[in-house]
Amino acid sequence: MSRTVNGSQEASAPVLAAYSYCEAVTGQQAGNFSYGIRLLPTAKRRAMSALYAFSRRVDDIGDGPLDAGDKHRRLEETRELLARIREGRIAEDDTDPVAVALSHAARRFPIPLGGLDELIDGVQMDVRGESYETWDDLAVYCRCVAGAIGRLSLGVFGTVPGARDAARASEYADTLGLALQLTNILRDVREDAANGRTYLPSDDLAKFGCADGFHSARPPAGADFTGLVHFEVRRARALFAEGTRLLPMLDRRSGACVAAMAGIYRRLLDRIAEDPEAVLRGRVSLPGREKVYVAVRGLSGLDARSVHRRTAGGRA
Ligand SMILES: CC(C)=CCC/C(C)=C/CC/C(C)=C/COP(=O)(O)OP(=O)(O)O
Repeated sequence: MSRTVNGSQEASAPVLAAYSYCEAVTGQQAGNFSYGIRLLPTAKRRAMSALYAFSRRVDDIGDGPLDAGDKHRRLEETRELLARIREGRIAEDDTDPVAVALSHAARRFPIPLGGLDELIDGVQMDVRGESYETWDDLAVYCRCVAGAIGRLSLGVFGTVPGARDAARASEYADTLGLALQLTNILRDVREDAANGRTYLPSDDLAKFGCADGFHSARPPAGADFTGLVHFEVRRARALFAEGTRLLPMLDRRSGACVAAMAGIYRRLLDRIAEDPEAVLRGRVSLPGREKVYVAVRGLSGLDARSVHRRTAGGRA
């Protein structure tokens, strides 16, 4: 008889193999977040990789080639798998390595797995092609697809004993997710438009003469595209400043992980602010060496508090 995954024991060979699979997925696909995840000690790194691999699967269903009906079916199947994980009904020798790894991680760390239901809700909003009139509307979507990932990750990180303001840690993790997602939306404006998607609030688009969307490498005629981008960059920076209040509550390596994720995305935001039209020409990204620099800096010199001060105080 096969045993179900038990997080309190030393990981068995099938569980270790499942984690290796998730770490490979993270290394290959998490172009930005893998730099932070690599800074964690083994157990947390494995748990974050399991979370990443599960989230990647959900995201890939939403972005993939299936028609909307099939996407909804696959997402509901994934929701059922999540329920089995939550109920401890995954065998160690299950053929799905992501389920095995996430089951183990969820037994070892207090991960609020309902956040993955929220992620599925968010991807279903995508599949339905929802658009957002106001920032408050868009924030609901961002909370599902990114705030929830912040709250799930916090379950892995934990907070240090006696951390000031720890009751708000989950709120800050959620806000940091929003900051990352809004940055992501700005970066991907052109690619999303090519796929018929606009995430930015229609109220904001109208205010800056961009209501017709972004269909070429140049801003729409008569639009204040730079004004729009700067407006959203200011919003994202305020979210980073609020969300990075989480950093002083984390242990050194968890703090370094979050500082790397936030630092890399903050720099992306700076690039976008310097040249708003770049997002219409292609995908703005940082060179690998710059991401390594941001990650190592978080781990070595700067303590979490000073990273927060720098983030809150202006450009890194
Ligand atoms: C507290 C804490 C840890 C917060 C972090 C929350 C977090 C990691 C949110 C992810 C949201 C996001 C922008 C995903 C983009 O993935 P993508 O695959 O499009 O990213 P990429 O293209 O930039 O690699």
